[in-house]
Amino acid sequence: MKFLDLAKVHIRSGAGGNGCISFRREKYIEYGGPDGGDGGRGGDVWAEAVDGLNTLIDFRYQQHFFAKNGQGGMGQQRTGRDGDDIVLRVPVGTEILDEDEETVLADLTEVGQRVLLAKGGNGGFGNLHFKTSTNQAPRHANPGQPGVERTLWLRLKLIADVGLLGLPNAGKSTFLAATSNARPKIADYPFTTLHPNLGVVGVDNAEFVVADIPGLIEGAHEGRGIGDLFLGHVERCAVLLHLVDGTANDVAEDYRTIIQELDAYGEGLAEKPRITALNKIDALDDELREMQRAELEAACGGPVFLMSGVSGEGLTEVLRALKAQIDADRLRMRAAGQEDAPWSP
Ligand SMILES: Nc1nc2c(ncn2[C@@H]2O[C@H](COP(=O)(O)OP(=O)(O)OP(=O)(O)O)[C@@H](O)[C@H]2O)c(=O)[nH]1
Ligand SMILES: [Mg+2]
Repeated sequence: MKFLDLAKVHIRSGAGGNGCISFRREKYIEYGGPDGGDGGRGGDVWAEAVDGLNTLIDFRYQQHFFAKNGQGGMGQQRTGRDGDDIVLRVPVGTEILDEDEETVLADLTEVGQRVLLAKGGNGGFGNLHFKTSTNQAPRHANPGQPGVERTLWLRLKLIADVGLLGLPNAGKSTFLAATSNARPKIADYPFTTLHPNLGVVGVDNAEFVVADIPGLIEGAHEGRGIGDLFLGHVERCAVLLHLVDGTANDVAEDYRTIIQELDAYGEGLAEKPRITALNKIDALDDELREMQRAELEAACGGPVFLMSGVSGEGLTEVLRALKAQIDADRLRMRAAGQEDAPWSP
């Protein structure tokens, strides 16, 4: 599933330091020559693709990146210090767009790839540089070059690792909100979610991307409801998480409704690794939990996780199971000699 993550940044490279006008002054030396040093170079602004990031969320919190100016030159032939460079660390797969949001300036597709966004200004020459046979005491130095200021867009195409499935109101968005940085809309009516949401979930020091899509209903593949519009998005996920509302009257029936839709949709979706969880167990007593679990396990022919997006119970176990599937999928891709990276620019 591809998502666009977009961030606007304002960057400015550092100005070069001014050259210095100065003359040597020492005891017993009359007319010491010019000794004004050059200004330091202003810092550059770079972007670099790094491993382990998969959103541009950090750029929501910080949009301004100004590199330091170079220091001015000094007397005694001392050059000013260069301004430090700034590096924007972005996920692999990030494109850099011009202010018009259309022109692609760079596409960072590999870890470690770097691109210069704004070059720092050169430092100005100190008066030492202007000494000639006819002008032994130049009273002039260059100013530093100004920095470059520009507005750019960062655009990332993401592919989700996990796709959420379930009937409307099964608690998909609640799960996403409870486990990730995403803040989807949640409400007790069906089709609250009208477009896919994306969240980055962390467990055991690993991160993966979960996609919350609108709920599926019976006949979705024929165009009923809205969920089927989005099934295409989960085709490329490594694993699906099917949430079944534990407070429903017939969990087996609810389960089968979704599976039938997957079958009808085709595209290998029904064969995709899938984890099934009985949700909303905070609303069930022990006896009911076991009853619903038994019914659901009978329907899906395998183990079922018990969880609650509201109380948080059982969430870690579900996340670990998802992570195991994602890891297995990555290994499988590697073994098949396919592109391991899920990025497709
Ligand atoms: N008791 C309980 N209620 C829950 C739980 N998870 C979700 N709910 C409630 O169920 C309702 C639907 O939750 P959502 O997260 O919006 O469900 P959804 O699957 O995203 O629904 P759609 O976007 O309409 O497909 C809300 O009123 C939630 O508060 C849970 O674990 N326990
Ligand atoms: Mg929802």
